[in-house]
Amino acid sequence: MSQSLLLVVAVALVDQDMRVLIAQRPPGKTLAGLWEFPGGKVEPGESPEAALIRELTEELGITVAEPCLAPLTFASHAYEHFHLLMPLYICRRWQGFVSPREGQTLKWVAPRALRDYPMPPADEPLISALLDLLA
Ligand SMILES: Nc1nc2c([nH]c(=O)n2[C@H]2C[C@H](O)[C@@H](COP(=O)(O)OP(=O)(O)OP(=O)(O)O)O2)c(=O)[nH]1
Repeated sequence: MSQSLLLVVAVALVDQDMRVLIAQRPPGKTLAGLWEFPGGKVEPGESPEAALIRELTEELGITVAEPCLAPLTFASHAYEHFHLLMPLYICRRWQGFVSPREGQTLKWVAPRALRDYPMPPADEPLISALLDLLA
């Protein structure tokens, strides 16, 4: 069966202690309670980088310059109603202080501890790439 492709962009924000930021999906949303990388859907006409920069301002109140977004890996996962294609960027520099702008719970986590936080099934292979890079 063919499924529509959903393009979502996400980022591993890495702080000076090499910890990665994850956010807990709020109640009422799909995959509620699971931890995810900040990001969201790419809107029509938007580049992936512009979408991510927009989402980071909306969700976390930070400003990211496009050259500070480096492609790391991607997820390709068949959910029940769509196929998710999600590039994961890595970013170590931003302006402003990370704060939860949309009521979500945020956590800075050491890469080795990421597997202690339940994430959407699409994210599982991404953790290995992060561990290879950071751990
Ligand atoms: N931001 C983000 N989304 C993820 C990750 N893993 C994963 O499967 N997703 C999925 C969940 C959503 O279906 C979609 C992101 O949609 P979104 O966050 O922009 O929008 P939303 O919560 O309103 O989505 P929805 O309730 O309409 O499904 O990508 C991840 O690590 N980060």
